[in-house]
Amino acid sequence: MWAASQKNVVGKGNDVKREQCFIAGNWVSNGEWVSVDNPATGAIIGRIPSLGRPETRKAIEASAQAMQDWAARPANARAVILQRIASLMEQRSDALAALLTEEQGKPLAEARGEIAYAASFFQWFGEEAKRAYGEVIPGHMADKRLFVLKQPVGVVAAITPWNFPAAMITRKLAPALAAGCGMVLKPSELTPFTALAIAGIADEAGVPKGLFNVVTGDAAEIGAEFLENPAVRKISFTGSTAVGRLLMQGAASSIKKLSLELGGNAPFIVFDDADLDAAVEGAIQSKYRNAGQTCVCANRFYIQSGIYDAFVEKMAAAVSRLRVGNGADPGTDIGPLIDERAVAKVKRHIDDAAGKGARIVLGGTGAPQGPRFFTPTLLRDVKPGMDVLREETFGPLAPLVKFDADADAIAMANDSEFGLAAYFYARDINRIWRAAEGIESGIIGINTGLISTEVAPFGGVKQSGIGREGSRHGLDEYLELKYLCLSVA
Ligand SMILES: NC(=O)c1ccc[n+]([C@@H]2O[C@H](COP(=O)([O-])OP(=O)(O)OC[C@H]3O[C@@H](n4cnc5c(N)ncnc54)[C@H](O)[C@@H]3O)[C@@H](O)[C@H]2O)c1
Ligand SMILES: O=C[C@H](O)CS(=O)(=O)O
Repeated sequence: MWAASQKNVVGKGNDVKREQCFIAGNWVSNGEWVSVDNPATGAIIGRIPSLGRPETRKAIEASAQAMQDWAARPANARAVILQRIASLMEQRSDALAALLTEEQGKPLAEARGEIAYAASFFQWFGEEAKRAYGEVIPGHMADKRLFVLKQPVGVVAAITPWNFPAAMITRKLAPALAAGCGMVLKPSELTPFTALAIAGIADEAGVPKGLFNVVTGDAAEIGAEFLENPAVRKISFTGSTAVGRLLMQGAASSIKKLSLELGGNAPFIVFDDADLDAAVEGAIQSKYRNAGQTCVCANRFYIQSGIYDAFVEKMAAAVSRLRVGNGADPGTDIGPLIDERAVAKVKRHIDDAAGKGARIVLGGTGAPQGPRFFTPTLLRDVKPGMDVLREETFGPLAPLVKFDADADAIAMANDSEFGLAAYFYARDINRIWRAAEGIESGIIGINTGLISTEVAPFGGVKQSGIGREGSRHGLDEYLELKYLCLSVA
């Protein structure tokens, strides 16, 4: 069925790239391959095995077996290994970042930032593992003693997206291991090498063989095994709402637990008492990070009428300074989009808005660096009814809407089936509280465009997902509560 080999590191300079899957502690392939390309150049940079249900089943069995020992270890013993993973990631940050940029396209500086962010989850949950406290509850009867234990949920099947090839994995793997769980991961077929590199580091750090597995291949086939295999107790998914909905439907047949980190459509509101320069800085940071390909990117901007023209002018000046290029080149701010389909969606949103009366202030076209590059674009006079306000663009496009009354902005912000992140800039404390309490979102950046950290709960409401990742809440996603009612004579 496959060939197991201990050494499969390929490529010069990237001493972390592996082209085989990690199953039951072995590096394996089956002779069927899927190519992976560099989004900046289109060049093939490697290949990964195209595995299916039999190999996925083998991985699940191995994880269930290894979990028996892992869950029985004291939390501080698990913590030592998690901290070691973090250290190894930090030591290999340059190689990991180069690999991440090669397969995903983001600027190297952002890739280094993602590796540090990804490693931070192992540091954080290594500590949280030791604080998974249970409870002793005063008995409801004289002869009863009541206790609550926290125990690992079981083998977790994880499925992750391409836009953060490291952090979206470790935001699941770290708490799962901290809780005592095993995991089988299917990374995105577009950015598999970072996942395989993390598997190699986890193995080197001492994660028991078979506990953590990485399978690549047909997503629907691997996903079907995840959903139908009774040994899988939880599905942890990060990706589009459409796929999340499919997995939720599939999980229903055996009531598998779910964590869903799904799509976003973040509003970015600038009230007329805001610090305009700070608001523009935050807008650039939130909108154009990863070329606009993050789930928490500002997707639509609502600017109060009294400052609208001034904001447009300042924003245009800032956007004009963004440099498009290969993420591996120093000085690049905006790398390529992941594929041509992503470019087509950005163009569709621009054409739809312009066709309905919006004006292109800056950009609006592809970039000369290649078919997947797009110029950072700014639209003004955007109105409700344009696709760019309803759909997640996932590209370097900022549409600016004018509003008059505060309540209008909050109503427009909430007019979406999504509710992951939102942002607003204001200085009046009453206005801040009204907006913070009124906006339907799991995360709100107030006078900042950057909100992500391992210490805070990350997740959305409405169709942006279920559950939270990071923070002390992130560990609970991988723990079950067991209530003990002890009768004493
Ligand atoms: N909320 C968050 O934390 C968060 C973080 C990152 C990305 N996202 C969202 O992810 C999306 C972009 O990522 P993407 O394009 O990789 O999303 P996607 O849903 O297309 O793919 C995500 C993962 O699901 C897999 N997949 C696809 N179809 C499947 C199926 N039928 N069964 C099992 N697995 C399947 C893919 O192979 C990939 O590994 C955006 O909507 C973005 O907002 C959300
Ligand atoms: O794309 C979604 C990620 O969760 C963004 S972040 O790295 O957490 O900000």
